[in-house]
Amino acid sequence: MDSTLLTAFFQHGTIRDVECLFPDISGYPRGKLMPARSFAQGAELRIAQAISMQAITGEYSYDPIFPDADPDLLLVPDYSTLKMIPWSTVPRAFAIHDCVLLDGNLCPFAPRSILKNVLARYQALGLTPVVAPEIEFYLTEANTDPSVPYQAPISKSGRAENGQSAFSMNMLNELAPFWDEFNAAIDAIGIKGDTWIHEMGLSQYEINLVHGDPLALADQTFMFKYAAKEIAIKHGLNAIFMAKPIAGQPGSSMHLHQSVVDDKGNNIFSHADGSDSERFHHYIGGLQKYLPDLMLLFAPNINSFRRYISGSQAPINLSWGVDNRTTGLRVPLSAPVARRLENRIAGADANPYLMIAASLAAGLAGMEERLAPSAPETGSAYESSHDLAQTFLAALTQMRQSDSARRLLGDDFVTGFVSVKEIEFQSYLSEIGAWERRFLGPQC
Ligand SMILES: NC(=O)CC[C@H](N)C(=O)O
Repeated sequence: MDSTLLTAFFQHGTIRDVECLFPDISGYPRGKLMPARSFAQGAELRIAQAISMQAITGEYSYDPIFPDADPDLLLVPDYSTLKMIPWSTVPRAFAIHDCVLLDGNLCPFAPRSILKNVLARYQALGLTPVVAPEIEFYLTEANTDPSVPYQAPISKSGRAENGQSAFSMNMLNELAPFWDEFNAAIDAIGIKGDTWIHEMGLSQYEINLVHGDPLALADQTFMFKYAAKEIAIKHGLNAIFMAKPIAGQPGSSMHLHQSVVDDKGNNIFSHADGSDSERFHHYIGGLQKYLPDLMLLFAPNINSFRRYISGSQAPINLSWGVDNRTTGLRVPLSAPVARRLENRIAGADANPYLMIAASLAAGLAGMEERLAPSAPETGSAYESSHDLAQTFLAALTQMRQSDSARRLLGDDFVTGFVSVKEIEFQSYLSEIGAWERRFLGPQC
């Protein structure tokens, strides 16, 4: 954005300040609040440590990514993301920033850098990936006591939500004041929602985003989660993107539809007659080969692994099939121009930048190495293998030892990411939970 446009933006209304945001390693928004006049003048913005902050509190742990000197990073705005914040009660804007080292290179640990690096590899080959995430989440009653399970909201109508409300319009309408504000907000900040539905769980919802550029879609998903959490609080609700927030209810996923077009805009996954291209099958072969080493980017929390239950619509393996929702990798029925793969592995808790980068990097490696996929699954894939990592620790160990993960996403990044995850795991082990008190306490 040139300075005239920037000045024009800040002449609109009386903008007091700007949230200078970047996604941390978990995909949570961090940043600094800057006076609008400084932002408009392009003032330099520095920050320390925050990329690798763990999503935990407790004892101070020294920064695992920059252990030596805790150096400064620059936050450099991507002006194309600059918008007003609709949910703010004061006139406030936001912009998403890149994290840049003082030597001018993109920070190798920052999620936005990781995705940009993968996209540059496609670009060098004259290829452009196209993605569309589907985001599931729960709305619950506000809950301040972590020992109490989440409850579905009590709506003003008195209609209790019970049983299976998948696709129910009545239940979708139930929390209309939240949806009205939320939908207006996401329209205003350029998040392009396609369809909304009520999902299977009690007060579980799903939105499909309109397909497009992977960085733009990662930015939209990042802001979608931020907006949902902020606006839910205003309505006395919690928006929860955990992969399995409520025992006995379905988990929440972040399926990713993906295709690749060449420099003429043709979808390279399909021949003109509608048959699959060889490259499409190599792409699937790449996901099957490399996703196990990258599993932690699709399932980044201990909780994520509770979602992968046989028969639950969540996958348990990396089989693929046409129009088969029991597989981890589904090929939706489509016209040739829309031939795509739906990667169903990620939970809603995944960092969208890292999950999209990992999926695209694995597919590209498959095309480059001409990898062959398994035979497509025609029946229930729950009857075949159970080869996704079943625990956080298994996925962590596999990623830590993986040369492929380091080759696809960067050595420094993988070392930093697993270090953060190790700290989170130690924090988890340090807490004694309700299960232990319930089952071990009485007799043990
Ligand atoms: N729409 C669906 O296919 C449901 C997905 C399911 N909620 C999951 O966690 O994977």
